[in-house]
Amino acid sequence: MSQYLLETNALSKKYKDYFAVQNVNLHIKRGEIYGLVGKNGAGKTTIMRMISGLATPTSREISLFGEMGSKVKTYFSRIGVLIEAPGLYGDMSAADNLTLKKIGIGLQEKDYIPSLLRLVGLADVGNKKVKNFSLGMRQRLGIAMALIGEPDLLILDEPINGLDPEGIVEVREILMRLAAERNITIMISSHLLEELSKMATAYGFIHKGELIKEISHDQLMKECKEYIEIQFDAPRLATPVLDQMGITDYKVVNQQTIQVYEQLARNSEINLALAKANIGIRSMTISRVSLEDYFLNLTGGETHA
Ligand SMILES: Nc1ncnc2c1ncn2[C@@H]1O[C@H](COP(=O)(O)OP(=O)(O)OP(=O)(O)O)[C@@H](O)[C@H]1O
Repeated sequence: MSQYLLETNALSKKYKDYFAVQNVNLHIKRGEIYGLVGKNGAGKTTIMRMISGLATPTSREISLFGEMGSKVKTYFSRIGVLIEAPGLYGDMSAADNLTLKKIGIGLQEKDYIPSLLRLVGLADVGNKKVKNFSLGMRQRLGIAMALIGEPDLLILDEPINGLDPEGIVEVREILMRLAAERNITIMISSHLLEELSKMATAYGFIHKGELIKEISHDQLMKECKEYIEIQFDAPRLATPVLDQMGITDYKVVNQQTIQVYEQLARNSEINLALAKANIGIRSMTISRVSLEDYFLNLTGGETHA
């Protein structure tokens, strides 16, 4: 059996002569919270719609739950989807919206709706009409709607977009609980990498319809680690000094700057060794690659898809 719950091979979607998604190869393991990261228009929604069976790929190979080809369709029922605005009836309560969907898919269990409402923090809303809900409440109800039928894979398109910090924390806690306690695999899109990084276990970076990088959370954190930045008049003279100290993981960034990525605790020693070699230092600071900078670097500095 494949180690991946969801895999795509050369997934593409063409609109007229334009590829909204091109040759995307995603690999999502069971139990992961997979962040699909990209600016507006990058192609995230289109990818999610194709995986959920809501849009037809121009070309594709999607493997779901280890199955490929025509069998994949039978697995769409194991996916819970929240893409764009959840289809909610504003004049009805949260419980009635959920009940309607539950009946629609033929579920019988009692107590199902109250436990879902508890799960998403809406146990106390009573008969309040959904049209009077805050955006955060609607999103949480949207997640509860997507959970009806007990899916193994939850696909959520920008569920934290537009939420206030408290709303973001609430959604994050629900999703982390779902992954940890129910082993639900979650694919979540966002352009807010910093926020995603508080819950995701892996990421796919989408830019102009292409997957430009897939990376685990641990690896991302390693790549965004701290480094020493040293500003000199002549950094080339400094590299033999670093080499002599056994420091090899560094980069000459430009005419004035070297970044050292290892042995940060030896910063004063580095300072001393450079001074002894008569190399003038303008400044020496410890910095960290921000997630935003990491993302910008990947996309070549473009802030838009
Ligand atoms: N039905 C369609 N017909 C033509 N072009 C489309 C259609 N749907 C999406 N696109 C285009 O495909 C590209 C990717 O759109 P998509 O909605 O997937 O991006 P996104 O990353 O989800 O962005 P956003 O966060 O803004 O929704 C965009 O340029 C969009 O204009």
